[in-house]
Amino acid sequence: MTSRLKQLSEAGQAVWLDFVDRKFLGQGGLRKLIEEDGLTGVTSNPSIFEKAMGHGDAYDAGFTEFLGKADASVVDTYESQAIADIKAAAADLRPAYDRLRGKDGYVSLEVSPYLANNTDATIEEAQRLWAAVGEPNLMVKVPGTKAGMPAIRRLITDGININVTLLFSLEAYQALAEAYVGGLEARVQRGEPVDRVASVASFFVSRIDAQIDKAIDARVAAYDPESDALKAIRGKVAIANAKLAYDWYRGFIAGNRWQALAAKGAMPQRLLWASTGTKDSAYPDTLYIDTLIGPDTINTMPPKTMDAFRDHGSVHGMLTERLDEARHVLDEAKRLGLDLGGVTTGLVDEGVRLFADAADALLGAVAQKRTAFLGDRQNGMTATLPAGLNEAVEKRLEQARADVWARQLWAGDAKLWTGKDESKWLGWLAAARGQQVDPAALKALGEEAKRYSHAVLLGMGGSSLGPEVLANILGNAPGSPTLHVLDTTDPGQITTVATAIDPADTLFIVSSKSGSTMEPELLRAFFYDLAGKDGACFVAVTDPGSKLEATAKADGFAHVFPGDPAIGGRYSVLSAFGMVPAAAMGIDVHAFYEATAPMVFACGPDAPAAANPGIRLGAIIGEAALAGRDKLTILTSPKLAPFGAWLEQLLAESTGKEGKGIVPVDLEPIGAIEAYGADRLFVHFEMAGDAEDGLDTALTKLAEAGHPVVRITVAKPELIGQEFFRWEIATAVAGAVIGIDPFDQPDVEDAKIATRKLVDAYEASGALEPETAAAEDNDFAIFTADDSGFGSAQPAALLRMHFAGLAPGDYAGFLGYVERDETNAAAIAAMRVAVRDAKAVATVAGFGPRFLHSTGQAYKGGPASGVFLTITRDPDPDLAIPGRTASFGTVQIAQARGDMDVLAARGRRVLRVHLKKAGGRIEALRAAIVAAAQN
Ligand SMILES: O=P(O)(O)OC[C@H]1O[C@](O)(CO)[C@@H](O)[C@@H]1O
Ligand SMILES: O=C[C@H](O)[C@H](O)COP(=O)(O)O
Repeated sequence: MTSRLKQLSEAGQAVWLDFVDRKFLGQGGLRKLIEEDGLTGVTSNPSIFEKAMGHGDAYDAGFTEFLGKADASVVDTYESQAIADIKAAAADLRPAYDRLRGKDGYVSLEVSPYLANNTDATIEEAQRLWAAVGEPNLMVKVPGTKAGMPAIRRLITDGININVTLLFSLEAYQALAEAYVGGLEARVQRGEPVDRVASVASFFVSRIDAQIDKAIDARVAAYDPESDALKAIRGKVAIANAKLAYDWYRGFIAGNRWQALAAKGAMPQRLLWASTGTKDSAYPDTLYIDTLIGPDTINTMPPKTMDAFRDHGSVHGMLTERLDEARHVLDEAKRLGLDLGGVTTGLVDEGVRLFADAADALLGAVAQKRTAFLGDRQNGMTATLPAGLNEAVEKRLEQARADVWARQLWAGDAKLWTGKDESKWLGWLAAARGQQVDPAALKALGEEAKRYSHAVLLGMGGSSLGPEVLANILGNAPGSPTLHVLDTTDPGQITTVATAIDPADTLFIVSSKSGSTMEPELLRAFFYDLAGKDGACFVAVTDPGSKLEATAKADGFAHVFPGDPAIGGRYSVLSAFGMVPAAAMGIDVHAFYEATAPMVFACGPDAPAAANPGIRLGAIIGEAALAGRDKLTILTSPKLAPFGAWLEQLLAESTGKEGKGIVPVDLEPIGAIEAYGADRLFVHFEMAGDAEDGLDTALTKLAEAGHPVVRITVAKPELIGQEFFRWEIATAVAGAVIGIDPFDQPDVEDAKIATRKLVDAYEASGALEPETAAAEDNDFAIFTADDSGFGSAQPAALLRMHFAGLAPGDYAGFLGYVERDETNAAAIAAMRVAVRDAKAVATVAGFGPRFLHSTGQAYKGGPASGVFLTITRDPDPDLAIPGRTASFGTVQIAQARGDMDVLAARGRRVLRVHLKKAGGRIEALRAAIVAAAQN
């Protein structure tokens, strides 16, 4: 007996299969249907591929082969497998296609649903898929949205076969017919053949009934007076709609316009009934086959529906019959107020969304497989969050997925943030793939630098903190110079470096994006003098056209490496600002980018939010901040300790503004559980192989006590680049969560202006403006913001009062304008611990002026919860700056005073302790603070 399905073909209707699956294809399932049932086509869509690939392991071998490539994105990986399936189906269908001379025998592959509302991107994607599959019996599937129509016309003009999907209304179908005919006519005009361009119009059926029936059922349940009339058209509207579309088709192809094209061999754009599996089990399972039979049409069936039809379908009820009844059904629907127009419009948007949801689920599944495949080539991350925060994070991730944050971010869509100029600041995305640097120039620098024993980098903030991480975590290669980083005006620290090097055996790297930052300019002057004004041992890294570029040229610097003005300083480490010093240290920059690539791809535009490590982290830190857990406490295993200083700047300067943001807490020794308030989020970085330091146990206890804990693991130093990138993405995303522009630094300039004013006055008068201590003893002079009020108080009493003001949620800041050496660092750490343990508040510390170009933004512009202690001292010995009246020591004091003025002007609580030359030692201050905190 002939298959019932073959009877459909005999009635002029092609039978296609709405299904693709690797195992099915591999086992010859499609070939069997072609042979036994006369099947002549296959359709796929994102949901079909999600079902095939998103579960189980049938595609693992294919994925694995592809994931072996270092730079495979999630979409590349999925697509490679989809294309393989489509090619296999195309091969199975090829004999039919040849036999029917292109009239049938097609397989469809859908463009990304994410592009459904973007004409140009759809055209580009369809052209790309057409070329990638490279089979004449491919149909690229394009959604029949408003934006899709011009794309379809253009693609038909290009001679690409198109299956137009998501058609629900007669109006959309008519617009499509216009696009198809228009495309063919354009070909005729260009003298190109039209006889091998095929197109089908996928008119969806069951989804319409599902919507209309829902409305009917609701009204019937509410005892609508028209219940009987409503029930009478239940399950009939979609078929009626399809029949009238077919009727219109017949009229259209009989018309002159089409006949002119037909005379040139053009193939009609057949109607394809899609969505023909019944969604309501009350209906016969072959309903949308039995009722929609007619010449020149196609029915694409899910396997279950096809099996059902083969078993008990009936070949009668042609499309051309009972048209009056169809018209009556639609008239009735209208009379009864069933909004078919609204339903069909809504179904287009919903269709796009459902396919995008399916694509997200699929890409998420592939991303997970990819992460598992990469093992420790991709840094790990886990999070233990309290229930409330966890819920908020998952909700945010779902919003980020549905609102396509990953793609918005990569496309530089400012709407993700505040809609200002954020799109101009995303050059760091390309830089992470090595696209900002000139690899040959860096290689040459690496060779050149081998002639030096030392390299000294002079820069601030984003220009120094990344290189410092690279120097401390990766270090210099054998035979390449040791890198020293100077980001200060502290005379002691400058002297320490100046004496550690031999100026004749040192490469100086002057690094400043703006090229006009004061500190690197002063340091350049100092070391240029020290190096005997020999520009040949200097290189500059700066944005094109800067003042530094001009100086470098005038002074005969060996090289000037350009930065990208579309990258802000704190996002610049994977651009020339990090890679020039890296190359100078003998680091293989190419290998470094390769080691970073897995994270760049994992955080890519195609990795859905929940499976995107950068977006997930951004959602966690952003939501934590919104929930009051805005003190992001960085804890590291020993080898990763240097990373914190870079991360501090990124987080603080990016998010700390408009009274909001994240306050990073770095280098605060771990404490007892009682020392931590409900304002903490802990992030632990662990380098594999670092000695067990008890942190893990302590963090587990903190998590058990209800604190959020994020753990990041890094298998080897070379993978630190992945953390740079993960945190850049996370910070940008946290900015979106918090609702600020993560790329500006509105509060930094004020302190610079205040400092400049003080230094200029000094240069004019030979002295800094006098100031009056609020309290004084042998060790300290204490200055309050307005020199007022506490004339009679003792330093100890003032310190006590200062710390007594700390309330839960506040943080204590220690801002040391002293040399950043071990003694001072240890003393300040001890002060922090004393205050933290006594007051249960977070503590931060910064060395001035280094922190001014880093965390300073958040201290001034972020949450108003900081209580600051500025520490200064008279430099001994001081250091002259060539060509200036002011010394480094004077500039440093001016910076401290300028910053304090600005903090005070912003309403921040701030006190300054000046260590007196006679007895003031950091140790004495430590003791005083420990005592003050206890009271
Ligand atoms: O590289 P530049 O322009 O010298 O700036 C250094 C640092 O100073 C800041 O502008 C803050 O003052 C940072 O954003 C930046 O990283
Ligand atoms: O081309 C086929 C369509 O994508 C498919 O038939 C849609 O069917 P559904 O409505 O059952 O998802």
